[in-house]
Amino acid sequence: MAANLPFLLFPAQSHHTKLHGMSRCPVVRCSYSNGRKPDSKEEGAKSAEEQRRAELSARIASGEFTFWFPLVYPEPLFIHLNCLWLFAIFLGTRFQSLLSKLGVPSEVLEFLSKWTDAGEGYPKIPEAKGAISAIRSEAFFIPLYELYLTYGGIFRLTFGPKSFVIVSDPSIAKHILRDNSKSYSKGILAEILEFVMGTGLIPADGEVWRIRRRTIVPALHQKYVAAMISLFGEATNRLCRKLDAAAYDGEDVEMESLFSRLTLDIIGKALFNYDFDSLTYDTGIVEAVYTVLREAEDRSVAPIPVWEIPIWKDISPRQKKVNAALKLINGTLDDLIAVCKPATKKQLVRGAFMYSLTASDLIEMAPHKFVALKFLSDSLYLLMVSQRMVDEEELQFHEEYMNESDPSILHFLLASGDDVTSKQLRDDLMTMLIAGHETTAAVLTWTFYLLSKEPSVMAKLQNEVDSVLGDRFPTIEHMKKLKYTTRVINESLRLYPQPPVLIRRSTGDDILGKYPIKRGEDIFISVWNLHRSPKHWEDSDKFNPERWPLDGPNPNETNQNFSYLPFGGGPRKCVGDMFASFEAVVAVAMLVRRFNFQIALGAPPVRMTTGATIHTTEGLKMTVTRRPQPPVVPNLEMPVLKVDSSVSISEVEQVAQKCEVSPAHS
Ligand code: HEM
Repeated sequence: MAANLPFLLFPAQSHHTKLHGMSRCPVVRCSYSNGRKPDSKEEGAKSAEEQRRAELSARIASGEFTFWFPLVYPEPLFIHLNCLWLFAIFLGTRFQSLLSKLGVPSEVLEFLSKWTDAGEGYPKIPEAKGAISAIRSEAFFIPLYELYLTYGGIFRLTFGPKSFVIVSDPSIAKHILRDNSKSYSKGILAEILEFVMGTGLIPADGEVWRIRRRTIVPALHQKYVAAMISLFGEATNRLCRKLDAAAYDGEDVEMESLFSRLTLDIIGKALFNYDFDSLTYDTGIVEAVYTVLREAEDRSVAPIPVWEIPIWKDISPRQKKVNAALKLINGTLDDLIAVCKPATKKQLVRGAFMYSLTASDLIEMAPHKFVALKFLSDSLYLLMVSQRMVDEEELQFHEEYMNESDPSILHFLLASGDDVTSKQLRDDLMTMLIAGHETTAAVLTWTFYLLSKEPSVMAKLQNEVDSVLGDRFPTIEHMKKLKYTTRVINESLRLYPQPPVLIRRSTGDDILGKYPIKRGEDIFISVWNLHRSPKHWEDSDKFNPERWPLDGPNPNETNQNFSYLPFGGGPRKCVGDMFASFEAVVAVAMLVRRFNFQIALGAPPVRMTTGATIHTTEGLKMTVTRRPQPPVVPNLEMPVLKVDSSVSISEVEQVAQKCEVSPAHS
């Protein structure tokens, strides 16, 4: 998700100044048990959090959420919708059949039937009707957690005429994501993302999704990801140099934005061999990418889709900026696609020749009927031979492909000879650019936040990295050995899942647990709730990488039976899971090997806010200090490394220092 963006559709505080009916709203946060005494600023924030949390719990207990407070719609619309809703319930199905005879569109009838006859004879999904303001003022998934503790693994959240089914139960999540995935689409998510991703893999549904998924998955095959590890190392090394300078100057650094730049540089090279170099420069294209990303996030929480008003997009300065940014990125992607196309022509021609030799072609060529039988057997033989040649060719193709100077996904997609329009290709690249960028940046941000709170985990992590990696660039072999580092990432993904909710819409009637649902239901699977549920996890709020045994399997949705979904599950599971995991392991290992990290003195408290992923409200300001050079530990077990890991980082540094004016090292 993925990746996926957790587009939320709950208006953020800034979007609403005037509310109907309710004056104050509770803000709820989760507490963290980290075994360390927080500084006073943080303590203050924490006790305020606890107070707010208690407030919401008290409001839930008082039954406030069992009343209906339609607060977000402008008065006339709100009255209109209220009336419609009550009317429909009152008159029930007879009213609907009357409406049907009067020619009311089926969409309207379906909407009404959802409210009137859903699940006759079945239990009804527990319902938390409430004020949107209760979940509007902060990262929305946090109050959803409180509601989950009250209402259970499935409940309906109703705001006026709008309702969402919130799922926090692993078996229902498994049903929606895997067992009956065909009955669910991306719904709202696809609508919001259309402007930027078109029919890219995340918003796409149906046939387009099926075809593109089949093409894109092989592009991220193991060999490709292994080759990417040196790219992750090089990019992280650039970040290390930046941090070196800051450490030398005694300047604090804002790590969230640095991680965002690191992952943008990596995904640009990995996807289309383009160097954004955003760690060094703020170029127009980098700014354009951020403009589009922020717009996607803002649209996801906007109460009214103003961007759909025809004239608005031409006169609003903000929309004009977004359109200009989109134009710049699309133009750049089109150019990259055009440049890459001729390079793969040779492979395309070869592929076309091999595949053109089909049985029906050969039979059609049979000159006389009496030779047809013989011709057919010869043809089949030929076909078998040609198929073998195609297989060999494919093998060889992979070898050649990996030796190319451009091992990007774009190159692969073009070289694989898939018949795809440039527009679809652009949508796919844009989708992966966004999916593979902010998610990994957020994982790194929260991992370093968690590490700063748990010095014992940091010490253990640094020990492992010193002994496994020493002064070398990571390779695929190191990935298998950096086990504790991987567990740190696994645990960070549990506490801060990116995205915190997965969005679906039912495309047919279904039964979730014991509750029937109708077609057209908007469903939020709360990964946050699943990952923090006290039912499934001991000390569920505690950052404890030890909960994952080092000799156990890498935790995933299958071996954790859908109570752990860092990369989703089922057919729409993240295609970049291995890529992202290795990227995070490389970055964490290289950074903690070189530096110690602490929350900067006087830094604002680290709070969460919702965007495409979980962001901090005011950044992650840290003080970075250089560690004494760790010893180079020869690891005799280590096989000869394929990627040039014999070159130590300090050797590369020396070359780099000769080539550029770099900061002095302590
Ligand atoms: C740590 C980083 C990442 C996390 C946590 C993550 C998480 C996810 C999740 C949870 C989904 C499932 C969304 C859903 O079911 O609605 C997803 C889908 C997806 N992710 Fe990732 N992702 C990450 C990195 C990446 C990277 C690096 C790429 C590309 C190189 C990528 C490409 C995609 C795509 C294309 C999908 C859509 C798959 C489909 O619908 O068939 N992700 N991701």
